[in-house]
Amino acid sequence: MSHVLAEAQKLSRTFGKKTVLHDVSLTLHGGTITGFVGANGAGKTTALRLMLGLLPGQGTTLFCGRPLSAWKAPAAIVGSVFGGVAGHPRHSVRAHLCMVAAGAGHTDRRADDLIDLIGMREAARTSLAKLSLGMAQRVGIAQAMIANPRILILDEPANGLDPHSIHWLRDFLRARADEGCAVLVSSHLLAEMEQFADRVAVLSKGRIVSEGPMRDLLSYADSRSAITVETPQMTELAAIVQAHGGRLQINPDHTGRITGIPRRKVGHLAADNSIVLYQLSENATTLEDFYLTIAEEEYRAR
Ligand SMILES: Nc1ncnc2c1ncn2[C@@H]1O[C@H](COP(=O)(O)OP(=O)(O)OP(=O)(O)O)[C@@H](O)[C@H]1O
Repeated sequence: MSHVLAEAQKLSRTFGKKTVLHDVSLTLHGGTITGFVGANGAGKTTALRLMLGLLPGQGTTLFCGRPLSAWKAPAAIVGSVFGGVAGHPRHSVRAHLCMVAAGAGHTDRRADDLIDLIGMREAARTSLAKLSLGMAQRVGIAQAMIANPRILILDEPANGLDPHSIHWLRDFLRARADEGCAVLVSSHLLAEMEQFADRVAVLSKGRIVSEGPMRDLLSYADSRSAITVETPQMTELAAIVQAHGGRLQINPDHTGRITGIPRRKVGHLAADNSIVLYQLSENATTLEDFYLTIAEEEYRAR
């Protein structure tokens, strides 16, 4: 795996008497998009704000080996996006980015480069007030990119975006990761993260309940997926499935639910034993399913 660019350790935060984050640790690697997923209120924004020092709390975060405050030019280390863009509503995209560039010691040239980077040359004169959500999101991203940071942190960047904007965002973040950046993207839209992220950390009620490569989580989810069958020979099929290490339960609608055997093997077993199948389907396993399983197990453990 590529090198560690950011490391958050034991982040905790209490609001009043309620602890909303419990010892959250996260590692971000160069060249990798990490999805930070959890339901609304799980604590994602609080964790990201703590990491960036935007909110006080317990725990430490090192960016490229040091606390962010120890870097002379923190904007070259990490760029963050929380929501769209905050600026004067009557300012054009270009005027806004020129101001941001000037504030960071750059010329207008940097603003123009960023406008090209976010593909908004044609909308450069549009005022911030007239931007669509997707466009505002892009300007926010351009702002975070001002000093070409090595780490990008985005809180729910896909929230409310149309499919075209989501596609753009995915390609944009992938290109940054391919350049060696570490990218952290939070989302409650788990199915979406499946398409974005290489790694994923699942946050539930302020605790990391799972962390690892996306493909591991998906294959774990796969191993728990169930197959639905419909056959007039359910008892016979149940015995065959059991003899091959699987399990068949009858659903209330008289279909069967098979676990522990891959779908294709069920098809072959049925054919070999002359069992007529009216239906043989696999429930699509998504990160959503995985998350629900984890959340359910968490709930039962309480
Ligand atoms: N300033 C605050 N004062 C009191 N409680 C807060 C404050 N900020 C957040 N919380 C609480 O902390 C918990 C976590 O909130 P947070 O916004 O971090 O969750 P989230 O996972 O980002 O969810 P969402 O996607 O809805 O923003 C919630 O129960 C929220 O109500």
